[in-house]
Amino acid sequence: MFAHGECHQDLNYLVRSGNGQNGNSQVCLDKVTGRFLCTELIHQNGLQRESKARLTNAAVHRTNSDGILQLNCSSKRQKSRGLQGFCRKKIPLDTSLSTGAVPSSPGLQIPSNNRSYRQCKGTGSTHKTQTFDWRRFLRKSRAPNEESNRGQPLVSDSLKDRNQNSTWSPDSLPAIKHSSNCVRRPSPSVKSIAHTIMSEEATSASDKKYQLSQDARTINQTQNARTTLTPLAAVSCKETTSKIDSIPLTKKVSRVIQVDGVSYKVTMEPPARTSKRQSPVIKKINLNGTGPLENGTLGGSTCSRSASGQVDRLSNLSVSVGNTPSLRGDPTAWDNERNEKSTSIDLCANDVVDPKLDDALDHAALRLRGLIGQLDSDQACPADVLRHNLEYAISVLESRHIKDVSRAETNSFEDEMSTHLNGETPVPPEIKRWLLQTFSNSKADVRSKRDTEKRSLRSVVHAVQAGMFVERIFRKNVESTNNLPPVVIEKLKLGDEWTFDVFDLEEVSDGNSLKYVYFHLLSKYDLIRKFKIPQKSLWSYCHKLQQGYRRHNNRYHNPIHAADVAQTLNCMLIQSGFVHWLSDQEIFSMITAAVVHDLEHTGTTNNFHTNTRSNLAQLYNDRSVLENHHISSAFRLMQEDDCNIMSGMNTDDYQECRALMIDMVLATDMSQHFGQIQKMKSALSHPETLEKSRAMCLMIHSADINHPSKPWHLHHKWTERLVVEFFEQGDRERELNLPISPLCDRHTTMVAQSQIGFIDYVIEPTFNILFDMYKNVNGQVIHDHILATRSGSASGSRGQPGSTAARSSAADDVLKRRFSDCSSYSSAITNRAEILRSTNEGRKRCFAYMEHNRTQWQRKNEIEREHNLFGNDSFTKAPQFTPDPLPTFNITPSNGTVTTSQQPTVTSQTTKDRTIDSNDVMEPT
Ligand SMILES: Nc1ncnc2c1ncn2[C@@H]1O[C@@H]2COP(=O)(O)O[C@H]2[C@H]1O
Ligand SMILES: [Zn+2]
Repeated sequence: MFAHGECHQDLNYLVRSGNGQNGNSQVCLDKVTGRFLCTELIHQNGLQRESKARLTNAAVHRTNSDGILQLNCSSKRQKSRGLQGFCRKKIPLDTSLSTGAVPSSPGLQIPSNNRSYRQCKGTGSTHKTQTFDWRRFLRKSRAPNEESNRGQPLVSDSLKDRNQNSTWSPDSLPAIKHSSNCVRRPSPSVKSIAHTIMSEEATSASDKKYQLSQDARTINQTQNARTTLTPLAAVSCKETTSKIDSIPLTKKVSRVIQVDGVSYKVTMEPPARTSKRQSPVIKKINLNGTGPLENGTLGGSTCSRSASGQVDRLSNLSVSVGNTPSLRGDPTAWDNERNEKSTSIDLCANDVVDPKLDDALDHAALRLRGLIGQLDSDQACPADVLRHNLEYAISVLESRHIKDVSRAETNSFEDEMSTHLNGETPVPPEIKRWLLQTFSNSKADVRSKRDTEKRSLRSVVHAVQAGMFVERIFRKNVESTNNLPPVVIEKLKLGDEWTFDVFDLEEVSDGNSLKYVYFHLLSKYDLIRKFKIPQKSLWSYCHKLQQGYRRHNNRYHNPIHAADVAQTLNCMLIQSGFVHWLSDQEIFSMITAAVVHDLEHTGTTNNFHTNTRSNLAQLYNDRSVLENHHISSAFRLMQEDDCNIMSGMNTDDYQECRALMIDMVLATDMSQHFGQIQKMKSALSHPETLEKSRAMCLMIHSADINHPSKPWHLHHKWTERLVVEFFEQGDRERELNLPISPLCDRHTTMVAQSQIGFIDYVIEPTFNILFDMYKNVNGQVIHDHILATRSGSASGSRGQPGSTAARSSAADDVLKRRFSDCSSYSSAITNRAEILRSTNEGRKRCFAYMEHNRTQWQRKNEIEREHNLFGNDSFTKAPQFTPDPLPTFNITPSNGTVTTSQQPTVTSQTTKDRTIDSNDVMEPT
């Protein structure tokens, strides 16, 4: 509706207009409320009645340079707010016409019988739009000699004096005195100007959820202030204030504005900082400009709500101390702003911020505040809205938690470690230095993360569902295994055992333990057939791998270690039940990574490479130098003649396997150890976020440091080999005048003590988290698997449909069917009860050996101290040391409990020795 103006003689009616349709509506200014009203005669049911509507969306604006006034009732919210604000100043209509029409002239008085006014009315009658010519009116109403005073400062002396050095608050602003020759000149006080600005500011501020400080603004009248009145003042005032409004108030700002033709300098200063908890004093501004300013306290929002829920901006306007930037330092004001924001949030809206984004926390907080707001105001909140918002908040908090933990984990864990090492039983300085230097790394994690690898464990369950793993594992490859020497085949029959002796295999196989273990595992999992691995290439590759491992004649990092890691990894796969859900590509990658993980090891540490600035350190920029070299060598080797064991793979499989292998080998860098453990810990608190590759990396890392959890004779042998290698490095460091690395000085190293530290701080935490992961993953995977297979299998089950027993046996049937064609592994774990039992047993066994080894080292430590033995002497010159007998394990079939006892004989129990009741079904956790 566009109401064009016609001045009415009666000042109650500012404009009379037609609405363009029936011409019987009027726009008037209500005397009492000071609001524009639209009155309209309506014909309804044969009766005629007057309808009054408040023109909340009316706005005054000028359309041309002649100052023609029009009343625009179109619904431009911005304008309507401005208008509404000014209308509500309630300046008596019989003395003032300006209230609604010219906001910036609050004191402009136009007597209803004013002759100039009468002369001006209807001047626009020839125009299409009837107008009231304000310019003409104002010119005519000006005193004859006033024109000559234009540009002269008419501010009173006292005001001038005050303005020169001081800033004022609006409540203390005196009225501007006008020169006596200003006949009928309204006397716009600085106070009223301040109110005008502030009301406008406050109105727009509330739109922007932005509170302006009363203290933040003071108004100075400038020296050259002009008192000339022009109707353009409104425009200039509005423009200026809106500019001010958009300026973030971080520092003092000044603007010159024109109000009623008077230039004012508006100075806005951020409030002086108060102590955080102190509630700043605020002023309530009475917008009719007549009442005194009241003190109030910050806490009420800028806009109060009326009973109808409509924002009643002006009835209780508070201008608070603070502004957007300073809100940060003022919790109360900040709360206010948030409260205000939360009232405007649509709790039903589905367009929420992605929980993973940084803004999500704020968004969730606002929604929760919105909910509280609804509760406070006794508004009914539908259950689904409540649920929707609470669930959103949960997801935001969860993803924030994961993010925070993963951000802080490495450093915090290293700090924690450091504190731990300084704790009650202080670790000897050299051991501490070694642990921190070798097993932690403050450098950035160089592992790149591809999205494609971030497959959650759940996706594996889905893959199981899709039948991807059926007929894969334990397929007998008669042709392949026939190629192995019988003595080797015999030894490899114990290849699933934790107590497997790889040194034995090395001996019986003429130094080919690595080759045979690798071949055996590939054929066992039917991967040679599956990935079309050319047999010739495989043998050739294995041969070259062994050569590569022997290049530096290392006592520890040689092919036997690689064979040991691969065989241990196989135990882990079986024992944990992970074979059930890893894909062919993943199993191939794990076994191959284990086999190549220390290829061409130089017998020295990464620190040694960095300190000697070796070629490898240059090549790999000091980052996981050896590990990069191992994996790089492994792939380079495949490019040699007849060595490409991956030539039969399709591109996707090749790329997936390569990526996994790179990740796993790089994860064997011990400087990643603490970070890796901590990441797994946090991942386990949200199993659905656990990446499969992370689980695989932890397994291979654990396998790499497995020997302290193996029987003493194996662990002792490995340790002896390792310290020999360490001491050789120490000798080289001595020659090169380099600081001797921890544990590498044959003259000072306390071997037994170092091993106790290694078990306490590295091995035990690692295996704890490893078994936690097994349990966690198994529980999850098996549970999901049962759910996935329930519908399909339960119907064919003989049990009560839907009963727990029926569902469980149905799920077990599915697992068994998967292995029905496996030949050699009759003892393979084929039901979830066995998996859980096997994991439980594995844990007990591992920790029993660990504990046993610790005790042996403690005993040795005493001997070393007594005889002052250091370095290799611990092995060579120690008086006869008779180790305690190994623990043996009694397995109770009913609940899978493993008890340990010290027996004089060493017993190696195999899974085949166990009596497992396959009907002993445990409910998944
Ligand atoms: N018993 C042990 N004592 C000290 N360090 C060990 C022990 N066992 C393994 N390590 C270290 O752990 C590392 C794991 O990766 P590497 O096999 O490359 O090299 C290994 C050794 O440096
Ligand atoms: Zn290794």
